[in-house]
Parts: sequence; C-alpha cells; structure tokens
Amino acid sequence: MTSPVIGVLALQGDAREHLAALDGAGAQARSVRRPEELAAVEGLVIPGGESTTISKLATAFGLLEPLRDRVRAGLPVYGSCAGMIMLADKILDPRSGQETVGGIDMIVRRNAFGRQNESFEAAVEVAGIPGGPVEGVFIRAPWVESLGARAESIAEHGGHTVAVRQGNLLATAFHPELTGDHRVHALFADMVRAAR
Ligand SMILES: NC(=O)CC[C@H](N)C(=O)O
Repeated sequence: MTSPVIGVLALQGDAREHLAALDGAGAQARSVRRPEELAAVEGLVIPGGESTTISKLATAFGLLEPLRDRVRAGLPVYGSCAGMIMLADKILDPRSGQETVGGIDMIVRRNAFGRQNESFEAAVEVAGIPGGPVEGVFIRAPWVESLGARAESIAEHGGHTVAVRQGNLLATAFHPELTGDHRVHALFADMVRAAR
C-alpha cells in the first residue's frame, strides 16, 4: 500500500516537528496553508501552538470552512494540544471570537493543568498503542472536561481524559511530536490508510 499523504496545518505552532514525526511514521508529509493544499491531502495534523492564533489565521487564510467541510466528509484529522482544542465541538473558556473546526463531541478546558504545572512530562498509556506508555509532553495543555457519547477516551492523566478518538478524528492534549517516539503518528497513519 502506498504511504498516505498527510498534511500538517502550518499556520502557527510546531508544524515542523509534526512533519518530521510523520516522515518517521512512514507517511508522505506536507505543509498545508492554502485550500488547494488541503484538498490534496488524505489526512491532516493540526499542531500544537496557540489555538486562538490558529483559529484567527485559519479564518484569515480562508481555511476554516473548507476544514469543517472536509471533517464532515470524513477526513482523518489528528490534533495535538492546540490542535485538540481546534477539534473540540466546544471550548469551556474560549477567547472572544475563538472558533473551532469541531468534529469531536467534547468540551475542552484550555490551559487546564494550571499555572504551577504549566509544563510537565508523564508516561501515558494510550489504548490502541502497543509497546507500553508514551512519554506525554504537556505544555499549557488542555484536558477534556466532558466527553459526548460518540467520543471515546483513549488515555487519562490525573483523572482527566487527555486523548480521544471519534471515528476518523484523533486528539491528544500532549505533544508526541517532541519525543522522537512516532507511535501516535503511526496510529494516525493507520487511521488514514483505513479511511481510503
Ligand atoms: N502547547 C499548546 O499547544 C498550548 C495550547 C494553548 N494553551 C492553547 O490554548 O491553544
């Protein structure tokens, strides 16, 4: 089977690290900044960064509606951290005017782990990822405040859901792209192949 063509939304955030992780997971990775580029991918990663900025730039670049359309049409999308926020149907504490692409039936809380604990690492067991826990890097990470019936929690930390799957959508509150462990990206590449 040919390796899947997976885009990384490269408006703001750590797109480069995701491009490298996707390469490491055997995908053909490319940046997406324009609607034509979005149209040419079989899957998409929304990176970590600042969800308010990504939301504003997606609107300014004319990508928000095309993104929503493709998610509705079944495009596999993986969001990490700010990307998880972008995939949430609802944000508990949005900035004014902050939009999401939506698609995952969940409410997220931004910067949820609090000030003293803004950044940390933790071993996280992720359902569907064999070979032991992944090293979760949490940077001003969100958590899932509540999960709808259609979404499935696949990882928890400190009693909160920190990774979710719903159909072709995957989201993690942490940043696997910073660890050199490509298993989360490999899981996503498998989801993209399965959606063909
Ligand atoms: N590392 C991250 O992606 C941080 C997310 C950021 N706190 C936000 O609200 O978008």
